Amino acid sequence: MNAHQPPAPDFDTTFHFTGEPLDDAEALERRLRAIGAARYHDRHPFHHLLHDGKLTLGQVQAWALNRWYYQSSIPIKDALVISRFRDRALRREWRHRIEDHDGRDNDAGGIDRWLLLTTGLGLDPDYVTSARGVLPATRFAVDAYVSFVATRSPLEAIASSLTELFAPNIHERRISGMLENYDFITPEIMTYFKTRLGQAPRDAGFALDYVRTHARTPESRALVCEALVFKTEVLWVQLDALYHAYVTGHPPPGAFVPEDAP
Ligand SMILES: O=C(O)c1cc(C(=O)O)c2c(n1)C(=O)C(=O)c1cc(C(=O)O)[nH]c1-2
Repeated sequence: MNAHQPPAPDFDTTFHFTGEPLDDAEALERRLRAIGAARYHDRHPFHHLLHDGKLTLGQVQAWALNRWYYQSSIPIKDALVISRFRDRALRREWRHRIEDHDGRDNDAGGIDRWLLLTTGLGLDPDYVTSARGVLPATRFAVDAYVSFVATRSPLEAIASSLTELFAPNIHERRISGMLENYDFITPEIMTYFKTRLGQAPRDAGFALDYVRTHARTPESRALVCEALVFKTEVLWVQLDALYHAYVTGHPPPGAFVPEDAP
């Protein structure tokens, strides 16, 4: 066992979803989809406020600023995923994810598109990329995701990306809801999400096929489910922290304070 690996929980946190044994790939996929339906961050109250136009500009800035830390960590996470595989074909397949975010010759990449969003919202790009104003909980959660893929099995590393199965729906909802409900949102600054609508299904489809094929026992299928649960928690706690800091109104010391804060 890797020295950095936390002890496994002594209960199956996903079993209660269906109670169905994880005997084959079909049962695994059913369980994964049940986990997404119950735990994905589209259900979080902060997202409901965001998409329904209930936040101030400052609260939307806080969301985008914190999400930058997630976005900018994804290529680091994916470089670690690649480093877990001796299989060249897997590495070839996975590496476009890094370029999707970092960019390639003729494409600025997702991180630049995210900065288009934060700049369009009025944030200074130097402040955003310094990550100085990011909430401690954002940092802890995102860093835990990066550490998870480095220290768990390669199968679990791939499985932890499976939240992307559920991302296109929330991206659609976000694009239409935010454009409709905020006068400071323009189609141009939402380009990041439009691009992801094409990228996420391909990535999620590959990861789903991978776990369906390579998790060959009920025990390894359970580990795949646990990895997805872990990842839903990584996403959820970031929104809990945003809610506490910027909706309830208790930003921790050093965190971003919007100009329109009461
Ligand atoms: O806006 C969202 O709700 C959302 C969620 C997720 C996700 O489910 O992890 C990702 C993204 N966006 C995203 O843009 C993205 O590039 C991405 C990469 C990954 C991953 O785990 O490798 N998740 C996500």
